[in-house]
Amino acid sequence: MSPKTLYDKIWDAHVVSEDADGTCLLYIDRHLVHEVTSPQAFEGLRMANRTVRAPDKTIAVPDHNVPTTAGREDPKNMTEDSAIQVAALDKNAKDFGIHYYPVSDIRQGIVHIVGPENGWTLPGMTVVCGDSHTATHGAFGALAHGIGTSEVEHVLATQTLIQKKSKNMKVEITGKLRPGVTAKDITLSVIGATGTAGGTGYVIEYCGEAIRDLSMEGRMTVCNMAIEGGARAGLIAPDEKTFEYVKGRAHAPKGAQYEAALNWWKTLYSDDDAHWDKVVTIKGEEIEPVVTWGTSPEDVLPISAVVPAPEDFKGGKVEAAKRAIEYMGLTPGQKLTDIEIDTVFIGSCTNGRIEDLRAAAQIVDGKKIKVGRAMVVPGSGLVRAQAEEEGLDKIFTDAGFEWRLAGCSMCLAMNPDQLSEGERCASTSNRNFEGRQGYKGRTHLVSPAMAAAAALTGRLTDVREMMTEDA
Ligand SMILES: CC(C)[C@H](C(=O)O)[C@@H](O)C(=O)O
Ligand code: SF4
Repeated sequence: MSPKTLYDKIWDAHVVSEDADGTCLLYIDRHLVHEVTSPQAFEGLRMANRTVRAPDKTIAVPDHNVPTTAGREDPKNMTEDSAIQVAALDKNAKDFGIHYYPVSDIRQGIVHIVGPENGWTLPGMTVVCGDSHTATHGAFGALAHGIGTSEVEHVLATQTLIQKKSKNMKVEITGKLRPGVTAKDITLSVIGATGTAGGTGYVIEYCGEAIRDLSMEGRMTVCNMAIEGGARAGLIAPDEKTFEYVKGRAHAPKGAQYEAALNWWKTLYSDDDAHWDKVVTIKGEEIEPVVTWGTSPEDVLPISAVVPAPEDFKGGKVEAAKRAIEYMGLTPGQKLTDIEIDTVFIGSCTNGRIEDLRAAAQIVDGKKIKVGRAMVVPGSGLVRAQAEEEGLDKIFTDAGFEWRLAGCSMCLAMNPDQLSEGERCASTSNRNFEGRQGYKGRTHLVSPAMAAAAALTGRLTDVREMMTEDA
């Protein structure tokens, strides 16, 4: 047998049929659904008098539109558009008999946090969702990617997807990370090195010692942003940490079924002499805590750097940098640590998991915020409950943070949590596009620890300074 990558193995295990031109029909193991990209798909099923082919493999949860404050069950606390989308999901979930976590359910949260947490996401699976950050689930060694609304309808109706295979790309992070450097810094640094189009046409497998050393939470953070680097999906080979994380979760296999699954999961790695179409290697020791200065996730620099000048770039990027610097209200040459912050947002499917909240709480503990507003939005009701059990909510509220209910929140301006014009935010989310967090809002992407540090000083801050202070 010829050697295969992890991607090749999962792909081959799911091909139902293949056309002469390489177009394949892939079997889909899990279909995750949220309120934004599913209404028309369900409507399509109704019009064609179809049912959902595999309701047991279809899991829905509202996340993008829901407010994160008390009383959110009341549609009057949402815009009309949001209320319509959430009500449609309520009805569709009921009518079509799929798994559903409404806002009143403690398991509700951001779809990419809910899937793994409840054991829906397992190694070797194909996982799709009408959402670009579906790549998150790749952290389990699952082939997971976003699909469009017409594909959502196709998967609902048939439990299959029409796909052409991507190329194989390996991103290796060698060695150990330095203190204060996190999964978020890895994933942003990779995009900084490859650009937002560097992964176009590829499925990325992240590997190397620094990736192995990450927790499952950290691995999800890395894979979450594969899409921002242009890749179709991001993957990490499953190992003992993965199996341990999955074991005992509500919908994970149990007993003899778990053992049987485990035997297969253990075969899910790239063979030594597998073929890679592209390889990128980054030294883990050289990664620094980073921050974005511009309006694309590739506009990333170590926190010790200064705002670049447009002339530092080449080609089309010169104009783009000029515009980004203007939009962000910055001056070339200004130290990144001199940029004053109005708001801090800790949350999203990139960094809204328990470990992220712990990392932020550790920095915040016993101190007070210096920014106008700061909020922590747990990625799910279960993350929130766990954090409360550990007393993290108290650390945050004592410091002046707001402690919210689960949802996408300020990651994108689709719900009441938004930046106002010119407001500058240190955010643990994954996109810093113009207007992403609110009209004319300004976003600096950072890790949870860096976000916490910025909240305490009122400016972008090198978290390592605070760590030495504490030591
Ligand atoms: C609303 C949804 C379709 C969108 C996505 O696909 O990613 C959102 O989750 C985002 O992060 O921009
Ligand atoms: S948290 Fe942000 S990135 Fe994640 S699904 Fe929601 S809007 Fe998209």
